[in-house]
Amino acid sequence: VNLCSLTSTLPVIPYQKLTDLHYLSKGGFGSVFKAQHSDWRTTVAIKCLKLDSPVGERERNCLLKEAEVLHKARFNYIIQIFGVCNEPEFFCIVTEYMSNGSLDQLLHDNNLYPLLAWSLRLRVLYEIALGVNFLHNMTPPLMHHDLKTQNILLDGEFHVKIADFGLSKWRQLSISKCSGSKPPEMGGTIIYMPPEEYEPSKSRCAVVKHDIYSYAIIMWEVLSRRIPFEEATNPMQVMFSVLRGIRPDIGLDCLPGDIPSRETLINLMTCGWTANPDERPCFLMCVIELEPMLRRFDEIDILEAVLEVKKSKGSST
Ligand SMILES: CNC(=O)c1cc(Oc2ccc(NC(=O)Nc3ccc(SCC(=O)O)c(F)c3)c(F)c2)ccn1
Repeated sequence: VNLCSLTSTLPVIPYQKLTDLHYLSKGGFGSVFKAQHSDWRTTVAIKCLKLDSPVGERERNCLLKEAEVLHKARFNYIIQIFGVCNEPEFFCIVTEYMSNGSLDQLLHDNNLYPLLAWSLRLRVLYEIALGVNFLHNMTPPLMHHDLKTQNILLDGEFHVKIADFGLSKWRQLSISKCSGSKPPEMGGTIIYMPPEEYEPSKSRCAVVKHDIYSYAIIMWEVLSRRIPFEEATNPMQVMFSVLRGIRPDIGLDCLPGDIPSRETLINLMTCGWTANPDERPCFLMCVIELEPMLRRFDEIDILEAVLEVKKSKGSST
Protein backbone atom coordinates (compact mmCIF):
# COMPACT_ATOMS: atom_id res chain seq x y z
CA VAL A 1 0.00 0.00 0.00
CA ASN A 2 1.34 3.39 -0.91
CA LEU A 3 1.30 5.16 2.44
CA CYS A 4 1.63 8.70 1.19
CA SER A 5 -1.11 8.24 -1.39
CA LEU A 6 -3.39 6.98 1.37
CA THR A 7 -2.54 9.55 4.02
CA SER A 8 -2.60 12.37 1.47
CA THR A 9 -6.39 12.12 1.51
CA LEU A 10 -6.99 10.46 4.86
CA PRO A 11 -6.22 12.30 8.13
CA VAL A 12 -3.25 11.01 10.11
CA ILE A 13 -4.28 11.15 13.77
CA PRO A 14 -1.56 11.59 16.41
CA TYR A 15 -1.79 8.99 19.16
CA GLN A 16 -1.94 11.61 21.93
CA LYS A 17 -5.23 12.89 20.49
CA LEU A 18 -6.87 9.55 21.30
CA THR A 19 -7.85 9.57 24.95
CA ASP A 20 -10.06 7.72 27.41
CA LEU A 21 -9.57 4.30 25.74
CA HIS A 22 -11.97 1.51 26.69
CA TYR A 23 -11.49 -2.06 25.44
CA LEU A 24 -14.36 -3.26 23.23
CA SER A 25 -13.41 -6.53 21.55
CA LYS A 26 -10.63 -8.62 20.10
CA GLY A 27 -10.57 -9.10 16.34
CA GLY A 28 -8.69 -11.71 14.30
CA PHE A 29 -5.32 -10.13 14.91
CA GLY A 30 -6.16 -6.74 16.41
CA SER A 31 -8.13 -5.26 19.22
CA VAL A 32 -10.91 -2.71 19.10
CA PHE A 33 -11.20 0.14 21.60
CA LYS A 34 -13.63 2.98 22.19
CA ALA A 35 -11.85 6.35 22.50
CA GLN A 36 -12.38 10.11 22.51
CA HIS A 37 -10.69 12.39 19.97
CA SER A 38 -9.51 15.31 22.13
CA ASP A 39 -9.73 17.93 19.33
CA TRP A 40 -12.75 16.65 17.38
CA ARG A 41 -14.69 16.20 20.66
CA THR A 42 -16.23 12.99 19.42
CA THR A 43 -16.28 9.32 20.31
CA VAL A 44 -14.38 7.07 17.91
CA ALA A 45 -13.61 3.39 17.56
CA ILE A 46 -10.00 2.36 16.97
CA LYS A 47 -8.96 -0.99 15.54
CA CYS A 48 -5.32 -1.52 16.35
CA LEU A 49 -2.71 -4.22 16.10
CA LYS A 50 -2.00 -6.23 19.20
CA LEU A 51 -0.27 -3.80 21.50
CA ASP A 52 1.93 -6.48 23.04
CA SER A 53 3.52 -7.99 19.94
CA PRO A 54 5.90 -5.67 18.08
CA VAL A 55 4.00 -4.25 15.12
CA GLY A 56 5.18 -6.50 12.28
CA GLU A 57 5.43 -5.19 8.73
CA ARG A 58 2.81 -7.72 7.55
CA GLU A 59 0.27 -6.70 10.19
CA ARG A 60 0.87 -3.04 9.53
CA ASN A 61 0.34 -3.60 5.84
CA CYS A 62 -2.87 -5.50 6.62
CA LEU A 63 -4.34 -2.59 8.52
CA LEU A 64 -3.16 -0.12 5.88
CA LYS A 65 -4.88 -2.21 3.23
CA GLU A 66 -8.05 -2.17 5.31
CA ALA A 67 -7.84 1.62 5.70
CA GLU A 68 -7.43 1.98 1.95
CA VAL A 69 -10.45 -0.26 1.29
CA LEU A 70 -12.61 1.65 3.78
CA HIS A 71 -11.45 4.97 2.35
CA LYS A 72 -12.43 3.89 -1.19
CA ALA A 73 -15.72 2.32 -0.04
CA ARG A 74 -17.15 5.47 1.59
CA PHE A 75 -20.96 5.27 1.51
CA ASN A 76 -23.99 5.91 3.76
CA TYR A 77 -24.23 2.29 4.87
CA ILE A 78 -20.55 1.38 5.19
CA ILE A 79 -18.72 2.16 8.44
CA GLN A 80 -16.95 5.52 8.08
CA ILE A 81 -13.17 5.75 8.50
CA PHE A 82 -11.96 9.03 10.07
CA GLY A 83 -8.23 8.43 9.74
CA VAL A 84 -5.24 6.32 10.68
CA CYS A 85 -2.80 6.61 13.54
CA ASN A 86 0.58 5.52 12.20
CA GLU A 87 3.33 5.75 14.81
CA PRO A 88 6.28 3.44 15.37
CA GLU A 89 4.91 1.93 18.57
CA PHE A 90 1.21 2.32 17.76
CA PHE A 91 -0.81 1.72 14.62
CA CYS A 92 -4.60 1.81 14.26
CA ILE A 93 -7.57 2.61 12.07
CA VAL A 94 -9.92 5.26 13.49
CA THR A 95 -13.63 4.93 12.61
CA GLU A 96 -16.96 6.32 13.74
CA TYR A 97 -18.31 4.74 16.92
CA MET A 98 -21.61 2.91 16.49
CA SER A 99 -23.41 3.54 19.77
CA ASN A 100 -26.11 0.90 19.33
CA GLY A 101 -23.74 -1.99 18.77
CA SER A 102 -24.38 -4.92 16.46
CA LEU A 103 -27.52 -6.29 14.81
CA ASP A 104 -26.76 -9.54 16.61
CA GLN A 105 -27.30 -7.81 19.96
CA LEU A 106 -30.44 -5.99 18.75
CA LEU A 107 -32.04 -9.23 17.56
CA HIS A 108 -31.10 -11.62 20.33
CA ASP A 109 -31.07 -9.52 23.47
CA ASN A 110 -34.80 -10.19 23.72
CA ASN A 111 -35.02 -8.98 27.26
CA LEU A 112 -33.18 -5.77 26.30
CA TYR A 113 -35.35 -5.11 23.23
CA PRO A 114 -38.68 -6.90 23.70
CA LEU A 115 -40.38 -5.07 20.80
CA LEU A 116 -38.81 -4.65 17.36
CA ALA A 117 -41.34 -3.19 14.89
CA TRP A 118 -41.48 -4.67 11.38
CA SER A 119 -40.90 -1.22 9.87
CA LEU A 120 -37.50 -0.92 11.59
CA ARG A 121 -36.58 -4.52 10.75
CA LEU A 122 -37.36 -3.90 7.07
CA ARG A 123 -35.33 -0.67 7.07
CA VAL A 124 -32.40 -2.62 8.54
CA LEU A 125 -32.67 -5.26 5.79
CA TYR A 126 -33.01 -2.55 3.13
CA GLU A 127 -29.95 -0.62 4.35
CA ILE A 128 -27.81 -3.78 4.52
CA ALA A 129 -28.77 -4.50 0.90
CA LEU A 130 -27.94 -0.89 -0.10
CA GLY A 131 -24.54 -1.18 1.57
CA VAL A 132 -23.59 -4.50 -0.02
CA ASN A 133 -25.00 -3.37 -3.38
CA PHE A 134 -22.63 -0.39 -3.20
CA LEU A 135 -19.63 -2.67 -2.54
CA HIS A 136 -20.62 -4.90 -5.47
CA ASN A 137 -20.94 -1.81 -7.68
CA MET A 138 -17.37 -0.66 -7.01
CA THR A 139 -14.71 -0.99 -9.71
CA PRO A 140 -13.50 -3.65 -9.27
CA PRO A 141 -16.48 -5.09 -7.33
CA LEU A 142 -15.70 -5.52 -3.65
CA MET A 143 -17.08 -8.67 -2.04
CA HIS A 144 -17.60 -8.76 1.72
CA HIS A 145 -17.54 -12.55 2.29
CA ASP A 146 -18.11 -12.32 5.99
CA LEU A 147 -21.59 -10.84 6.25
CA LYS A 148 -23.13 -11.80 9.57
CA THR A 149 -25.23 -10.02 12.18
CA GLN A 150 -22.09 -9.39 14.27
CA ASN A 151 -20.65 -7.37 11.36
CA ILE A 152 -23.76 -5.19 10.93
CA LEU A 153 -23.47 -2.18 13.25
CA LEU A 154 -26.16 0.31 14.28
CA ASP A 155 -25.65 4.04 14.89
CA GLY A 156 -27.49 6.31 17.35
CA GLU A 157 -30.68 6.32 15.23
CA PHE A 158 -30.48 2.58 14.45
CA HIS A 159 -29.27 3.14 10.91
CA VAL A 160 -27.13 0.33 9.54
CA LYS A 161 -23.39 0.45 8.80
CA ILE A 162 -21.66 -2.58 7.37
CA ALA A 163 -18.40 -3.45 9.13
CA ASP A 164 -15.87 -6.24 9.14
CA PHE A 165 -14.30 -7.01 12.51
CA GLY A 166 -12.35 -9.93 11.10
CA LEU A 167 -8.93 -10.22 9.58
CA SER A 168 -8.58 -8.20 6.44
CA LYS A 169 -8.75 -10.16 3.20
CA TRP A 170 -5.06 -9.69 2.43
CA ARG A 171 -4.01 -11.46 5.62
CA GLN A 172 -6.80 -13.99 5.13
CA LEU A 173 -5.47 -14.78 1.67
CA SER A 174 -1.96 -15.31 2.98
CA ILE A 175 -3.39 -17.68 5.57
CA SER A 176 -5.94 -19.48 3.44
CA LYS A 177 -3.52 -19.60 0.49
CA CYS A 178 -5.86 -17.88 -1.93
CA SER A 179 -8.71 -20.30 -1.57
CA GLY A 180 -10.84 -17.36 -2.53
CA SER A 181 -12.83 -17.64 0.64
CA LYS A 182 -12.08 -16.67 4.21
CA PRO A 183 -11.71 -19.66 6.53
CA PRO A 184 -14.27 -19.25 9.32
CA GLU A 185 -12.54 -17.23 12.03
CA MET A 186 -11.38 -19.19 15.03
CA GLY A 187 -14.64 -19.80 16.85
CA GLY A 188 -16.36 -18.10 13.91
CA THR A 189 -19.63 -19.29 12.48
CA ILE A 190 -20.32 -21.08 9.21
CA ILE A 191 -24.10 -20.55 9.15
CA TYR A 192 -23.70 -17.61 6.73
CA MET A 193 -21.32 -19.48 4.41
CA PRO A 194 -22.80 -20.82 1.14
CA PRO A 195 -22.41 -24.62 0.68
CA GLU A 196 -20.19 -24.28 -2.41
CA GLU A 197 -17.62 -22.57 -0.19
CA TYR A 198 -17.47 -25.44 2.30
CA GLU A 199 -14.85 -27.05 0.06
CA PRO A 200 -12.57 -24.15 -0.86
CA SER A 201 -10.86 -26.23 -3.53
CA LYS A 202 -14.19 -26.63 -5.34
CA SER A 203 -15.12 -22.97 -4.87
CA ARG A 204 -15.46 -21.39 -8.28
CA CYS A 205 -13.39 -18.29 -8.85
CA ALA A 206 -16.49 -16.13 -9.29
CA VAL A 207 -17.58 -15.94 -5.67
CA VAL A 208 -19.95 -13.15 -6.58
CA LYS A 209 -22.88 -15.08 -5.14
CA HIS A 210 -21.42 -15.58 -1.65
CA ASP A 211 -22.79 -12.40 -0.04
CA ILE A 212 -26.38 -12.94 -1.21
CA TYR A 213 -26.48 -16.33 0.53
CA SER A 214 -25.29 -14.73 3.77
CA TYR A 215 -27.86 -11.97 3.30
CA ALA A 216 -30.71 -14.49 2.90
CA ILE A 217 -29.71 -16.10 6.22
CA ILE A 218 -29.58 -12.64 7.81
CA MET A 219 -33.08 -11.90 6.40
CA TRP A 220 -34.43 -15.01 8.14
CA GLU A 221 -32.64 -14.07 11.36
CA VAL A 222 -34.01 -10.50 11.34
CA LEU A 223 -37.60 -11.62 10.65
CA SER A 224 -37.61 -14.58 13.06
CA ARG A 225 -35.26 -13.22 15.79
CA ARG A 226 -33.93 -16.77 16.07
CA ILE A 227 -30.45 -18.19 15.62
CA PRO A 228 -30.28 -20.05 12.27
CA PHE A 229 -29.69 -23.82 12.77
CA GLU A 230 -29.87 -23.27 16.52
CA GLU A 231 -30.74 -26.97 17.02
CA ALA A 232 -27.44 -28.13 15.48
CA THR A 233 -24.87 -29.11 18.09
CA ASN A 234 -21.80 -28.62 15.87
CA PRO A 235 -20.84 -26.91 12.60
CA MET A 236 -20.49 -30.24 10.76
CA GLN A 237 -24.17 -30.94 11.39
CA VAL A 238 -25.08 -27.58 9.85
CA MET A 239 -22.91 -28.28 6.81
CA PHE A 240 -24.43 -31.73 6.24
CA SER A 241 -27.97 -30.38 6.56
CA VAL A 242 -27.29 -27.45 4.22
CA LEU A 243 -25.60 -29.74 1.68
CA ARG A 244 -28.73 -31.91 1.78
CA GLY A 245 -30.81 -28.81 1.01
CA ILE A 246 -32.03 -28.06 4.54
CA ARG A 247 -32.60 -24.35 5.21
CA PRO A 248 -34.07 -22.38 8.13
CA ASP A 249 -37.79 -23.02 8.69
CA ILE A 250 -40.00 -20.52 6.82
CA GLY A 251 -43.19 -21.72 8.52
CA LEU A 252 -45.56 -19.47 10.48
CA ASP A 253 -44.05 -20.28 13.86
CA CYS A 254 -40.68 -18.87 12.73
CA LEU A 255 -41.90 -16.21 10.30
CA PRO A 256 -45.22 -14.83 11.69
CA GLY A 257 -48.14 -14.20 9.33
CA ASP A 258 -48.22 -10.47 10.15
CA ILE A 259 -44.86 -9.72 8.50
CA PRO A 260 -45.60 -7.04 5.86
CA SER A 261 -44.94 -8.37 2.30
CA ARG A 262 -44.21 -11.78 3.90
CA GLU A 263 -44.60 -13.58 0.57
CA THR A 264 -42.12 -11.38 -1.31
CA LEU A 265 -39.60 -11.48 1.54
CA ILE A 266 -39.76 -15.29 1.69
CA ASN A 267 -39.28 -15.52 -2.09
CA LEU A 268 -36.23 -13.26 -1.86
CA MET A 269 -34.86 -15.33 1.05
CA THR A 270 -35.34 -18.72 -0.64
CA CYS A 271 -33.86 -17.43 -3.91
CA GLY A 272 -30.89 -15.99 -2.01
CA TRP A 273 -30.01 -19.24 -0.25
CA THR A 274 -30.67 -21.64 -3.13
CA ALA A 275 -27.95 -24.27 -3.66
CA ASN A 276 -27.12 -23.18 -7.21
CA PRO A 277 -25.25 -19.84 -6.96
CA ASP A 278 -26.37 -18.85 -10.47
CA GLU A 279 -30.01 -18.90 -9.37
CA ARG A 280 -29.36 -16.39 -6.57
CA PRO A 281 -30.38 -12.77 -7.22
CA CYS A 282 -27.90 -9.90 -7.39
CA PHE A 283 -28.10 -7.13 -4.79
CA LEU A 284 -29.45 -4.61 -7.28
CA MET A 285 -32.49 -6.81 -7.81
CA CYS A 286 -32.70 -7.26 -4.05
CA VAL A 287 -32.77 -3.51 -3.40
CA ILE A 288 -35.35 -2.94 -6.14
CA GLU A 289 -37.60 -5.61 -4.58
CA LEU A 290 -37.30 -4.04 -1.14
CA GLU A 291 -37.83 -0.40 -2.18
CA PRO A 292 -41.66 -0.51 -2.51
CA MET A 293 -41.89 -2.26 0.86
CA LEU A 294 -40.11 0.61 2.59
CA ARG A 295 -42.25 3.21 0.79
CA ARG A 296 -45.29 1.71 2.52
CA PHE A 297 -44.03 3.00 5.85
CA ASP A 298 -44.03 6.72 6.45
CA GLU A 299 -41.12 8.21 8.31
CA ILE A 300 -43.15 8.61 11.50
CA ASP A 301 -43.78 4.86 11.66
CA ILE A 302 -40.06 4.19 11.65
CA LEU A 303 -39.23 7.01 14.05
CA GLU A 304 -41.82 5.62 16.48
CA ALA A 305 -40.25 2.17 16.12
CA VAL A 306 -36.81 3.64 16.92
CA LEU A 307 -38.26 5.48 19.94
CA GLU A 308 -39.88 2.26 21.16
CA VAL A 309 -36.54 0.46 20.99
CA LYS A 310 -34.71 3.31 22.71
CA LYS A 311 -37.27 3.41 25.49
CA SER A 312 -37.15 -0.34 26.06
CA LYS A 313 -33.35 -0.20 26.03
CA GLY A 314 -33.27 2.78 28.38
CA SER A 315 -35.75 1.23 30.80
CA SER A 316 -34.01 -2.13 31.04
CA THR A 317 -30.45 -0.82 31.34
C1 LIG B 1 -20.51 -0.41 20.23
N1 LIG B 1 -19.76 -0.04 19.02
C2 LIG B 1 -18.65 -0.72 18.69
O1 LIG B 1 -18.24 -1.65 19.36
C3 LIG B 1 -17.92 -0.32 17.45
C4 LIG B 1 -16.75 -1.00 17.10
C5 LIG B 1 -16.08 -0.63 15.94
O2 LIG B 1 -14.90 -1.29 15.67
C6 LIG B 1 -14.52 -1.51 14.35
C7 LIG B 1 -15.15 -2.48 13.62
C8 LIG B 1 -14.73 -2.75 12.31
C9 LIG B 1 -13.68 -2.03 11.77
N2 LIG B 1 -13.20 -2.27 10.46
C10 LIG B 1 -14.04 -2.51 9.40
O3 LIG B 1 -15.23 -2.55 9.52
N3 LIG B 1 -13.38 -2.72 8.22
C11 LIG B 1 -13.96 -3.03 7.01
C12 LIG B 1 -13.13 -3.49 5.99
C13 LIG B 1 -13.68 -3.83 4.74
C14 LIG B 1 -15.03 -3.69 4.52
S1 LIG B 1 -15.80 -4.08 2.99
C15 LIG B 1 -14.92 -5.38 2.23
C16 LIG B 1 -14.54 -6.46 3.19
O4 LIG B 1 -15.36 -6.82 4.08
O5 LIG B 1 -13.40 -6.96 3.08
C17 LIG B 1 -15.84 -3.24 5.53
F1 LIG B 1 -17.16 -3.13 5.30
C18 LIG B 1 -15.33 -2.90 6.77
C19 LIG B 1 -13.07 -1.05 12.53
F2 LIG B 1 -12.05 -0.38 11.98
C20 LIG B 1 -13.48 -0.77 13.83
C21 LIG B 1 -16.57 0.39 15.14
C22 LIG B 1 -17.76 1.02 15.56
N4 LIG B 1 -18.41 0.69 16.69
